[in-house]
Amino acid sequence: MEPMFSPPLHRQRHQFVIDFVKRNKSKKVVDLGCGECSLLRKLKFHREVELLVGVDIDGAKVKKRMHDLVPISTDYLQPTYDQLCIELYQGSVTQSDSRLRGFDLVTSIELIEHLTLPDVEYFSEVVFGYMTPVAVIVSTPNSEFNPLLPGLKGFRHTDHKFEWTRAEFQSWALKVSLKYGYEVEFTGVGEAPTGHDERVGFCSQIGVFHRLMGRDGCNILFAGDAIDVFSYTLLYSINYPSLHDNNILRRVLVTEVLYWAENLRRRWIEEKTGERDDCYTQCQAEGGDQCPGSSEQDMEMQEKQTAHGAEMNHLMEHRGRALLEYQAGEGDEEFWTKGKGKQESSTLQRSVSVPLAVLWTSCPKVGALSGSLSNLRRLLMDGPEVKLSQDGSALLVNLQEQGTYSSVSFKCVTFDL
Ligand SMILES: C[S@@+](CC[C@H](N)C(=O)[O-])C[C@H]1O[C@@H](n2cnc3c(N)ncnc32)[C@H](O)[C@@H]1O
Ligand SMILES: [Mg+2]
Repeated sequence: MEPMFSPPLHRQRHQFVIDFVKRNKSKKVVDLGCGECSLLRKLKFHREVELLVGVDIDGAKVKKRMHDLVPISTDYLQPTYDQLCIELYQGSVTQSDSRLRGFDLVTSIELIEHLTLPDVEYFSEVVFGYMTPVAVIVSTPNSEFNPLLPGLKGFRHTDHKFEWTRAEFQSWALKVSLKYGYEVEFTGVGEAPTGHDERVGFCSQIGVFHRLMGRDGCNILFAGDAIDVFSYTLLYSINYPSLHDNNILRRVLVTEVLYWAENLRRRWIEEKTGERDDCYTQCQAEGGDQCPGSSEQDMEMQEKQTAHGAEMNHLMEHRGRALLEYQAGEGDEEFWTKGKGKQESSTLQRSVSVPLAVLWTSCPKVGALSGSLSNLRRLLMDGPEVKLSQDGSALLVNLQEQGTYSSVSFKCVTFDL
């Protein structure tokens, strides 16, 4: 038999919620009667959502698929500034729990018909009277559509306690709205197939409730109500990696900086062995046009200096000085730093000194992640992964293969990252 709805009805119901979340930019969403978390799995991909909570009376059902909600490897490898926390609870919608207050959206998809009528009253009190979200979406079967469902006798599911006509659903919804300060619009998903009586309405009827006080009413409602009630059992909680977390920001920044550092080290070695790499400029001349401050890259850098303010100017001047000092020095070693390790007495620990200002202006990702040069310095100083010069203005990139290139002579190198 051909499926009656395409896409299937459960998908249409979930899509209805997703469209609402996108339109209203709901940040905190709780799905009541979340079952095996299929709606939550879809909602987690919507960047507007920051807190996603699922509640179901059947803990085993929730646990069955809850691990599908864990972050995937790209969430760790390429974290963004988006934030997402997911929490799953075992509990009944007839009981209140203070962790579920202050939400933008509460969804109850095909849940209420599984409650007895007295429990529907508790549900109304908990959701509209206690949780007081900005919006509520309730879906439930429309019994007027049932004659169109082939072979159906009685209710659509053996666990259903009732199935309402549109008038019954609307009567409950209007009563609740009036009592708790909401307005409601009625719609649905699953239209009658062509050739059938369309007057029966949608297969799943939906009420969309909006709190009359809007978003700002929330805090007023909470004032003076300080008693915390924890009646649900937390089954699962996960914080997705986000660049708002300083540790994660540092990790990504350091990875990026190390990547560039390795590039530089490689290029330096290529340069020394005579393999020209056009990605950076080697200046052979002593003074003259080719020296720092006059190449195209340096002119571009100077333009950037203006844009990045006084601190940048200071560091760029510093960089200029470092390069000029090198020019005036006796050889390549001037541009390298002496190590403090075991080898100090016999050899030089050779490093390339890369001014952080160069990294910051030339690597867009490093610039974007750190925000400012002083932030970049602070973040890099916070951990042992990278080595900075004594004054913290430059990254020291170790040239492991010491002494190999001593016969190559050049005066200064400007890195173009
Ligand atoms: C028909 S399923 C709907 C699942 C899901 N909302 C969906 O759209 O696919 C109804 C769910 O409500 C849950 N449920 C029934 N009574 C409940 C109660 N008092 N509190 C919380 N969840 C309840 C059931 O365990 C079941 O997972
Ligand atoms: Mg049902």
